[in-house]
Amino acid sequence: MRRIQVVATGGTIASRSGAEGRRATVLAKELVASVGPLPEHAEVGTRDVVTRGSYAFDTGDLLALAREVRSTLDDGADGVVMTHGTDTMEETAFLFDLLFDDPRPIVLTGAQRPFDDRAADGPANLGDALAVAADDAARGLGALLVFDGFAFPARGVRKSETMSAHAFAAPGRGPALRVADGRVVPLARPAPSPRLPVDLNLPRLPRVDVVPVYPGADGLFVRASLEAGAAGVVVAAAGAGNAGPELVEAVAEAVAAGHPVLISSRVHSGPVAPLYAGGGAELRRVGALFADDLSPWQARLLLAAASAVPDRSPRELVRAWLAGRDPLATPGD
Ligand SMILES: NC(=O)C[C@H](N)C(=O)O
Repeated sequence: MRRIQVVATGGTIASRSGAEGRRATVLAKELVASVGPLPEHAEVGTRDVVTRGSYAFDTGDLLALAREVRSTLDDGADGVVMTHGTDTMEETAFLFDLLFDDPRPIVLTGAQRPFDDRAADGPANLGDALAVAADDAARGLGALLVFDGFAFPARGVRKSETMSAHAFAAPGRGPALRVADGRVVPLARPAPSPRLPVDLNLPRLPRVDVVPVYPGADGLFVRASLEAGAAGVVVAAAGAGNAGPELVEAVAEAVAAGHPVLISSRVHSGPVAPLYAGGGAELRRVGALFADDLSPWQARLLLAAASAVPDRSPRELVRAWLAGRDPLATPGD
């Protein structure tokens, strides 16, 4: 028998429609009851943490969710299923992946259609998430996001549809598991990502902002972000990792002042690379790091988590993490 704990946090899966719009009110027990027959070998417990839309979470909320996962695992659960809004689920999943080094499955799921919709997708997603959390094939895969019949590893997963029930994709990587009729089928076994030792009791992660690139984007947002106290900045760069000269100049100033800058892309799929003179090549020359195929949102959490590790250079931690090395094996500075 596997002990699986469902931790409910709100989102559309827990929402009912009303005159003011959708509002999350449904609690964990009712969500689990909606699934119908549960996996035979699973004993399912429930816990309610918050009933919020995930767009309203800050990094302090994400750390509070991480503490729930920690205490659930410490209590001896064999797996955790967190119900969560889809808007920022890719961020929470990725942060859990950075924080936890435990083979037991940590699975996030949700819905695109509310609990009271006649075609609600939440019950099937939650049923699939329970099947995954109770299955040996999910052990050692890090945090997983289960949606519409697939389990995606946290790294690289993105919300790819605003309203369709097929809401997530992992461009260039793909899912690790498929769930068909309650059966879990392994598809791929990605290498685990390195962990970062962040104190889960911090009130929030250090501020890191995402700055977009578009024709005419200048250095205003990079400078404003650092003035607001950001530890570093992620640039949602154009194409394969480019920005115009004024933004590059602001990045150079930021790096010279000791603030790490991570280059990601505003494009949905593919890695970034320092290819173009004056663009990405110049960003690299002035000391920005390139975030492989991490979305700007996941890159932001990588840099924020690295900035929360005491007595270490966040830049070096991020560099080691991106190279697949144990970040703690790098010397501090
Ligand atoms: N489908 C959803 O769950 C979206 C919702 N706005 C949320 O993130 O909470």
